[in-house]
Amino acid sequence: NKVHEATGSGTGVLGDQKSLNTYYANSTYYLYNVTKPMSGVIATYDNNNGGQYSLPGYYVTDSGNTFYSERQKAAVDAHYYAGEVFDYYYNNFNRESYDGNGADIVSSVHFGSNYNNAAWVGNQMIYGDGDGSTFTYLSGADDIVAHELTHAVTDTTAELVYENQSGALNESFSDVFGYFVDNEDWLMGEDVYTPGVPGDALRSMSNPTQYDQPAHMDDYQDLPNTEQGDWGGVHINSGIPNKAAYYTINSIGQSKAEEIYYRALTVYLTPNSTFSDARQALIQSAQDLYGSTTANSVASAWNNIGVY
Ligand SMILES: Cc1cccc(C(=O)O)c1OC(=O)C1CC1
Ligand SMILES: [Zn+2]
Repeated sequence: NKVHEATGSGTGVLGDQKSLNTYYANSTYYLYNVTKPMSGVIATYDNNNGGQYSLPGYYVTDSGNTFYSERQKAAVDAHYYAGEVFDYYYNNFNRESYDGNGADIVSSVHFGSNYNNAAWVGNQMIYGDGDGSTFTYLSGADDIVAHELTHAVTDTTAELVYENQSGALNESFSDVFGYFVDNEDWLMGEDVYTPGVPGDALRSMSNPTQYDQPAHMDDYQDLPNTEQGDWGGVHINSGIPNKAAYYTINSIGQSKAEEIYYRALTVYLTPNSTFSDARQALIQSAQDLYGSTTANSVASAWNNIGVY
């Protein structure tokens, strides 16, 4: 309700200043806000390096509504970018939160110790601090936050099984919506990856091979469906559909591409969809929304990466 809504300010992971939606109660301010009057909240917690706390941890608060400390940086960005991704799905697709039904968006930062990962753990997001050389605080990248929240969208729509081709599609759709939200570049995670090395990234959608991902079906890697095998290479073979997305966005533009990708994810894809099923789902979505010229552009993008 209105009496509690406040606007705080914070310093993000990269030292940037930003305004924050905060909540005033018990004479302090929380990284917490109501997304829509009738529905969910965005709430950000500190998991205290997996110390004595289980998830989500404790609320991030500041009596002055100023979140400037080193420890608060990861929470500032997790909270701010969660709001940015909420707005992206709401404004572009009228989807209220990741489930379309105003689900609470919960994030926990400072998860684990020197944890070089971020993840959607089925009901919330977790962000490690990184070890300081491979990663800095992982919530500092808007494409990572969008990537993680899109896993939640996928889990409440196509439910693409996280292994082999369906798992690589799951990964690719998270990267693609990470691009749509961030769209500064074709790189993933560049803002927080190797803070000591400028210009590199976890993955490149325009040039997957730069980071040892295949960019064509001929180079699909048959890996074991084990943790060691990255569940059949879901973060490796995603380079193939990612390259198709790069061609598609360049040929039809972002505004058509995001509608087509959203329609494919929410209307046509199913848990065991293959790369060829994704090709068909995207062509059909293009045909439904924009007609055969656009559908043909999508078909050529997938021809270029050897998926028919
Ligand atoms: C850093 C990281 C490690 C393990 C899994 C994921 C995962 O969420 O799949 C992960 O996050 C990303 O890939 C984001 C996009 C850069
Ligand atoms: Zn992922």
